[in-house]
Amino acid sequence: MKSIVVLISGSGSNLQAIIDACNSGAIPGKVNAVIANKADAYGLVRASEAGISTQVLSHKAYQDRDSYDLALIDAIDQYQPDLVVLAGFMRILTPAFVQHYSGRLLNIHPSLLPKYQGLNTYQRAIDAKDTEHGCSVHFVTEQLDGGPVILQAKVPLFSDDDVASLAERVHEQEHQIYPLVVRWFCQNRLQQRADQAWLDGNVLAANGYANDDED
Ligand SMILES: Nc1nc2c(c(=O)[nH]1)N[C@@H](CN(C=O)c1ccc(C(=O)N[C@@H](CCC(=O)O)C(=O)O)cc1)CN2
Ligand SMILES: NCC(=O)N[C@@H]1O[C@H](COP(=O)([O-])[O-])[C@@H](O)[C@H]1O
Repeated sequence: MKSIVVLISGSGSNLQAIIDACNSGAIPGKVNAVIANKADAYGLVRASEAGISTQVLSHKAYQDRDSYDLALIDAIDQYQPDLVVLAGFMRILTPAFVQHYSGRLLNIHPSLLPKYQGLNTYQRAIDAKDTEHGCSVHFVTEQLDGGPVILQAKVPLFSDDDVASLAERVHEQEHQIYPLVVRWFCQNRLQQRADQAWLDGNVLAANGYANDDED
């Protein structure tokens, strides 16, 4: 049973999807802690209701990014994680943090990377009059949103979309692919499945993701 720590800053709908997948047995792992940098993150409520330990570590209480990240490492390592999951965690992490969790630090980003790294991806895609958008699960590296992509999901972008309608469509796919990638990691199949997903075209159908064959 792998130990998972999830970092959040907001609603926690991806956290909820991962909790649910752990509770159903789809993920052979357990979320042992949820840590937020914002006290009002609703994901803390989700975690508490699921009986999961929570902690708020505000970046505002630290003079600089380095000292915050060292405190964050101390908080996380109490739980001896096999995997650290960023689920809407809105802080840029230092090289020291990224190196400490190298190979076991994931993020989900609301675009088809490498398009639209950074923030405000929905509005940028709408402004560009793109016809498709999506989300990407990737390893976290020092390069912001530049880490190796593991799995993506694509959705159509309609001319009458606004940020809310596009975000809703992308979130549906996020809640599919993030638990799937976490499952692969916990099954020690991440590289094999990621390679296969890439061979299968990596970017998945707009109406869902390829079936994850049982072992
Ligand atoms: N070193 C890395 N850190 C983080 C990565 C990464 O790939 N490498 N991914 C991000 C997640 N992310 C987009 O997916 C992202 C999060 C936050 C920001 C950002 O500009 N944050 C500002 C504060 C913004 C705010 O508080 O609302 C900041 O940290 O100053 C950009 C992209 C997680 N970290
Ligand atoms: N750049 C990072 C970023 O924008 N991440 C995005 O934050 C949202 C968190 O939602 P949630 O709190 O409901 O899981 C998700 O849509 C995720 O892609």
